[in-house]
Amino acid sequence: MEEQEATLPPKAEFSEWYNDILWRAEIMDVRYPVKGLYVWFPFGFGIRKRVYGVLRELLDRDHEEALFPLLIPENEFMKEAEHIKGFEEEVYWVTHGGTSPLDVKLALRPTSETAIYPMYALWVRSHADLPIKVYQIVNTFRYETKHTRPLIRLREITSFKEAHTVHATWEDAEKTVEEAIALYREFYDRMCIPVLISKRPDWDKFPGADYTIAVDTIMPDGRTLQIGTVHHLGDHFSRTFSICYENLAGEQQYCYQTCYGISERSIAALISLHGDDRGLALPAEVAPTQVVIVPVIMKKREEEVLEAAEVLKKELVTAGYRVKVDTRDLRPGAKYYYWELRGVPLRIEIGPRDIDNGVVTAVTRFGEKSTISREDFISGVQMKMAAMSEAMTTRAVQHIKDHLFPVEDITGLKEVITKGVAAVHWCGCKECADRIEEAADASILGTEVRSELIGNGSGTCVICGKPDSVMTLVGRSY
Ligand SMILES: Nc1ncnc2c1ncn2[C@@H]1O[C@H](COS(=O)(=O)NC(=O)[C@@H](N)CS)[C@@H](O)[C@H]1O
Repeated sequence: MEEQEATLPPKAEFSEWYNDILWRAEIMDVRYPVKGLYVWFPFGFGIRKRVYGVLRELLDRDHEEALFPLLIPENEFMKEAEHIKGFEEEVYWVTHGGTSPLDVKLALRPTSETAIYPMYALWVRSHADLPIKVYQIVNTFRYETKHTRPLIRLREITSFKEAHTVHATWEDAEKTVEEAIALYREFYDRMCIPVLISKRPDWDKFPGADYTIAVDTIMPDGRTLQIGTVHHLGDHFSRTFSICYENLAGEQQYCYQTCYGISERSIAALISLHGDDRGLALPAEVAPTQVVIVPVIMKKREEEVLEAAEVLKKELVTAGYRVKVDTRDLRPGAKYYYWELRGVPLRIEIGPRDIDNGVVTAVTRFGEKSTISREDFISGVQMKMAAMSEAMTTRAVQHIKDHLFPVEDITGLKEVITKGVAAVHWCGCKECADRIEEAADASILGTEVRSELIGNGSGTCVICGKPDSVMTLVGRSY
C-alpha cells in the first residue's frame, strides 16, 4: 500500500470518515470493477476471521456447521410464493455453461432456504431426526438497487452466516428464536456493540416468515443498521418443501422452522461504533494485533532496549497475546499513529529509563498513559485490556442513549428524527403507521422493543391518540 496520507476526516463527517478508514486501515479495497463487490485486504480479513471466530464459538455450542451449494435450480427457487416475491428483483441468474445455454437456469443464492430445504426434506424422516440446527457461513448475492456501500449494502455478501433449524412444533421453533436472540446479544456484547432488539412490522418481515425479530444498532450519524435478524418461519416452507415426519399417531406432520442471519454488517458496526478521529478502536478479542511494543531507541543503549523489547514480546506471546515490536526506522509519533489507526488496544513503550526503574509505559488506544511494574507486567496488561473493553462498551452505550429520543407527538418526532431513533407509541394500525412514516420521512423499525434503554410502557398513539398503544421505534436506516 502506498504511504497513508496525514489524517482521517473527522468522524463527525461519518460517510467520508467511514470510506477513508476502510482504505487507510487496509480493510477493504473498493476498486474491484463490479458494483457492490469489494476486496478484503489481509488486515481487514484478519478482523473478519476473529469476529467470525467468536460467532462460530457461540454457534458451535449447539449447532452444526455445514455447506450447501451456491447455485439453486429455478424450479426449487420458484416454489415458495412469498419468498419469490421478496427476492425476484434481487436474484442473479446463471443461464449458460460455457457457450451452451442451461436447460434449467440457476439462481445465485440470495439466501439459502431454497437450496437447503429440499435437502432437509430428505434428511427428516421421523421425529427422531429433529431438531436440526445447522448453519453455514458463505457468500450470497443480492442485486441491490439501493446505494451499495462496503460492508453495509453489498451485492456479494461475502460473510453471510445463515442458520436454518427444523422442529417438531411451533413452540419448539419459538424457543429457538429466543435462543438465537440470546446468542446474538452475547455475540454483540463480545463486540462491545449495544443493540436494540424489536419485532419488525408485518409488512417488513422476512418473505415467508411468521414474524421477524431484528437486531439494530445506531450508527454515528444517527441512522440505524440492521445487524442481524431472526425469523420464525412457521410451517410455510415445510409445506412448500414437504419437510415432514410421521408423528406418534402415524400421520405426516409438517415441521416448524426458523432461520437467522448475520453478515459483515457486524464488522461495519464494529468499525463505526468504536472508531474515532485517529482510526479504528478494536475490542482486544478481535484485534489482529493486541499489543504493539515500541522501543524508545537511545543510541548508547539501543541493543539493550531492543533486547528488553523482545523479552516483553516473548512473555506476552506466552500469555496468548498477538504482539508486534515496531523497530522500523520511523519517528515514535509516526509509529503511534500507524498502530492507533489500526485499532491496536495497547501500546507498550520501553526505554533505558524504564529499564532502570523496572517499569514499562503502557498507553491505551484511548490515550490513557500509565506505568506497569516489570514483575506485574502480564497481569497489568490483562487489566488494561479488560478496562479497554469496558470503556468501549460504556462509550457505545452512551452513544445509543444520546441517539434515542422518546417523543409524545408528531412535532417532537420531526425534531428528533434527523438526530437518531425516536420512540413513540403506535396503535398498530397501518394507516397510523403510514402517517408516522410520512411525517417523519423515516420507517417504523419495530415494536416489543427489548432494551433496558427504552421503557416498554403503553401510551396514546402519536397519530390517533388511541390508548394502550405500544412502544415503537422509528428511524432512518442504512
Ligand atoms: N445487501 C446486504 N449487504 C450486507 N448485509 C446484508 C444485506 N442484506 C441483508 N444483510 C444482512 O443479512 C441479514 C440476514 O438477511 S435477511 O434477509 O434479513 N435474512 C435472511 O436472509 C434469512 N435467510 C436469515 S439468514 C440481515 O439482517 C442484514 O444484517
